Amino acid sequence: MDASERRDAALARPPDPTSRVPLLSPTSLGWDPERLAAHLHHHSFAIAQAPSSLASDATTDARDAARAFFARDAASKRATSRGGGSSEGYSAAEGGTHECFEVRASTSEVPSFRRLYDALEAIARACVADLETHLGIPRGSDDGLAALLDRRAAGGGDETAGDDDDDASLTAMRVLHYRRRDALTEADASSLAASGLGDHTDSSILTVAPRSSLRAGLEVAPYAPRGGGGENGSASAGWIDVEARMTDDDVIVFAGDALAAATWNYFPAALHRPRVERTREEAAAAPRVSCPFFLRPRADAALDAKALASPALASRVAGIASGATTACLAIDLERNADDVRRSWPWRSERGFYGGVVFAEEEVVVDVVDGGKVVGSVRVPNGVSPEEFIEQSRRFASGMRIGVDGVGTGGGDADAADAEEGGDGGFWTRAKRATAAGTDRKRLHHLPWSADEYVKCVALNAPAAFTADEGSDRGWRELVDHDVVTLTDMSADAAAAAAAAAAASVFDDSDDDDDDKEEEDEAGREKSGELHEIIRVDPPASATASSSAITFDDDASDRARWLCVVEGSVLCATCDSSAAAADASSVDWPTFAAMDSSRVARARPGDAVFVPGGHLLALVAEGDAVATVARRTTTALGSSASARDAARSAALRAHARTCAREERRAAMLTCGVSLERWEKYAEAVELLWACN
Ligand SMILES: O=C(O)CCC(=O)C(=O)O
Ligand SMILES: [Fe+2]
Repeated sequence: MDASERRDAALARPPDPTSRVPLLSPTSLGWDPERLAAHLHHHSFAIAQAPSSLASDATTDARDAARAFFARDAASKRATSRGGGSSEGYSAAEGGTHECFEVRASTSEVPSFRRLYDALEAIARACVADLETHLGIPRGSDDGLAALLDRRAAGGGDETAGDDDDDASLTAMRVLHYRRRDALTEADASSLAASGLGDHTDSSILTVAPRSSLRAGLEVAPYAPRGGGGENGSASAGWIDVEARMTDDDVIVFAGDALAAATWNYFPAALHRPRVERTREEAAAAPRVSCPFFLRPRADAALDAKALASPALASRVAGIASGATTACLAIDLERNADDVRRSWPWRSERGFYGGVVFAEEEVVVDVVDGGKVVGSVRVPNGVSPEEFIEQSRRFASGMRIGVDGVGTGGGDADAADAEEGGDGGFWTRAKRATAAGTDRKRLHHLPWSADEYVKCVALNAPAAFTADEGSDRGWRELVDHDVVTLTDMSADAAAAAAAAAAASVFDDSDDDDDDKEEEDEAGREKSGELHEIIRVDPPASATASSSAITFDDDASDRARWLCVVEGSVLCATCDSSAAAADASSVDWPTFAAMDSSRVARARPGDAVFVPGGHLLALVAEGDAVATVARRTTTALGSSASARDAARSAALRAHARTCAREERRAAMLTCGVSLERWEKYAEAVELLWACN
């Protein structure tokens, strides 16, 4: 494997965020470059398994020294403060939640602190070297990541410059001592946040930290889905108590904002927070001592992803090729001059030191055609718009289904594809890709971000796709112009729809149709894997008019389809040719009036990909109706807001009005045998599962 194949292989699947990255060799001090990079790229952090005693002995000593130091009287502690704007030495948080001793390269007061500083710096620099390897940056390059650091060799200790010098090192280790309290109060939580220790990202290139004295208390939100809820649906369920997964020899490695800035968010900064005591038992435990080390750039280093000597990165990250620039000086990042940390396209929604609160909003990107805004695309949290569009493009070209794929429109093609062992159509190949050792269950339940999902599809199941680089059709159009319109449902409409949904839909126990297929579907619904296969036709006359759906219908254009997607669910597809006989099966005005609808127009051959990270449908070539809607527990169960869920339920309710038999008939009238249809659905499911 050459370097780029290794890179692709490592990135193909997001690793389990809490799996540990082993040290390759204690002498070279390198982690597995690709594994470390894959963790940081996909999740923003990694647990790195250090050889015993690399940092753990130094950590134990430093903790002992910390206890002794913080037990000193206040005056003696304060005497170590440098003052004059420097954060070196002692400081106490205003709300009394914690105190800190900040160690710099020049600090010599507590020798044990310095020893740990040196050990962690060596680890952090080894990690940077690994990331350079991953990015294909020549060692020693002036335009690499290591060149951003201060020039002092690890452990050298000859750096004496202060913060104000241009080339000063900003690198520091903080020895944090969290005060024990009887119970956590609201005020404690807000004073932690006020001192920068609420949900935040670090300003570092990398932060490296051993486990704290309590072996608990540091929470990390894996990069995707950003801010989503977890199994129990609570807002904080996405946080991982990372120390519980570490051994005493491990270190946690966080990507920081400087690294994100230097790589255009290829390595996103890790959102994390110290967890304060929540229960009396926790409060009764010993105070928590933690020692995070922040490998920061030199104050005068320019963080500019466009200048990084990594063609590999430039080809992967669209923002780098764009005209935009995010270059900033490290010292400006550190001080958040002009709110620079909020200005990055990938950062609008994230919190960081400086009191900016983490918000969950998605970014909406306008889609412009001929100077006119024709739609907007909602980009999931944590994915920069550029990244998203780039991913979509790449996805589009990777997703062209081969000519032997779906929907060539005739029974012959169906039959050929159905034949196992034949040349293999789309789903035959998809099936093979799956059989080749993919772990459906595990992957299926991972919450994918858009870019991860796209990468997965493109990289994991290449056998299922043939690239059609030259094609101008499909995705490029979908993304470039013309296609996606998102509108919002009013709260009232959502509530009404939710009530309607609760009263009628998908309550299979009330359904006295005991058709076997219905039962199967009910079973799938219970296990969260329901397929919705719905067909909705507009009236023959329609230039379907509604404020929400602009459906520029051309009856002669059989290539037009309308897909209505809600959240991550494709709710309906519609052949605008109006040739189908069963338009009456749908209450079109009601449907059209649902201004919650997210409407996408796509053409046969297009893949409809919904912001949120889920492949929903591949619209078949020719006359074949081929659309699969898939409800995902990951999308709805873990990250949907109540409002999204209500909207989705409303559309499912609507779908229910279109009886199964009618749907089946609709398929048939479009020349797709039910068998074929189901194969198609199965194929998409396989793709889902295997990617
Ligand atoms: O106390 C900890 O474990 C983390 C502290 C932290 O996130 C920081 O100082 O940036
Ligand atoms: Fe931090």
